Amino acid sequence: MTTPVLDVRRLAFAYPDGHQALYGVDLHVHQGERVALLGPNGAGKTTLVLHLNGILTAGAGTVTVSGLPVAKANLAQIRRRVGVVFQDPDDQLFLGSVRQDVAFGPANLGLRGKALDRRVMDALDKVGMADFADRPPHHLSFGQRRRVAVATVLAMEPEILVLDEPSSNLDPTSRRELADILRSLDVTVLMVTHDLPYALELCPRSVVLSDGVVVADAATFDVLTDDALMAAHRLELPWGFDPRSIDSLPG
Ligand SMILES: Nc1ncnc2c1ncn2[C@@H]1O[C@H](COP(=O)(O)OP(=O)(O)OP(=O)(O)O)[C@@H](O)[C@H]1O
Repeated sequence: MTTPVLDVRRLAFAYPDGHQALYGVDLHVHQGERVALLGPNGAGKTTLVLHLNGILTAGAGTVTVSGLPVAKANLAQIRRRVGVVFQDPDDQLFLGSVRQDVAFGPANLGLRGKALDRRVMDALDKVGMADFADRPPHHLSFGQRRRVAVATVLAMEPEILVLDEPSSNLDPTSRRELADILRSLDVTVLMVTHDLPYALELCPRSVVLSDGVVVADAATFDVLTDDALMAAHRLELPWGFDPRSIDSLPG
């Protein structure tokens, strides 16, 4: 098999106060996969994500991205390869216009002029926000800001797109539109979510983290229909939602 885009091996991590958040986590994601990372509050999902682009450094174990270890010496390259979209878009939007925010990353890589403009407009097109390029981000709705935050990351042409709770605080239409956008992207995706129908709709595979340990790694449908697993790890489907009633699942 090919080298995974993301290869996490025996990753363990304790916060400085001694709280052990991850105990020997293994996670392998191959090119083109869309994988949901599920688990109850406090499971360690964010802690794991913060290791993927080197915001946190592994206590033990390794994280590699397309063969390159996440380590201080490689951080610039790692951050080009791993694009993280945080839950709050305002963590990623801080300039005067949408265009400037999306240009910020690629301009730091040295892109200028027409190549930079093209990169920015391509990324905005992908998220359906090209018409908003000259608007100040703080004049946009939350859902629009989330799309622009995705564009800021896509503009870096990452090898893996990591999304933390992408559907949170979106109205049903924006939630569906973002799902359509994510499905249309030709990029490997790891998505942290509590929105289990969203995971089912978008990700053929799910990994369940609970108390810092991977307790399941299987087809999303199989995870969501495993009542014992779901109950043991405080995962609950919305009332009335039955995965078996969905006609077509992502392949
Ligand atoms: N800075 C910190 N210092 C000490 N412990 C922390 C810190 N941040 C998180 N933790 C603890 O680490 C564990 C994992 O937290 P983490 O935020 O990774 O969980 P999560 O799965 O992302 O949860 P949620 O679904 O609520 O976002 C929790 O027990 C949490 O209390």
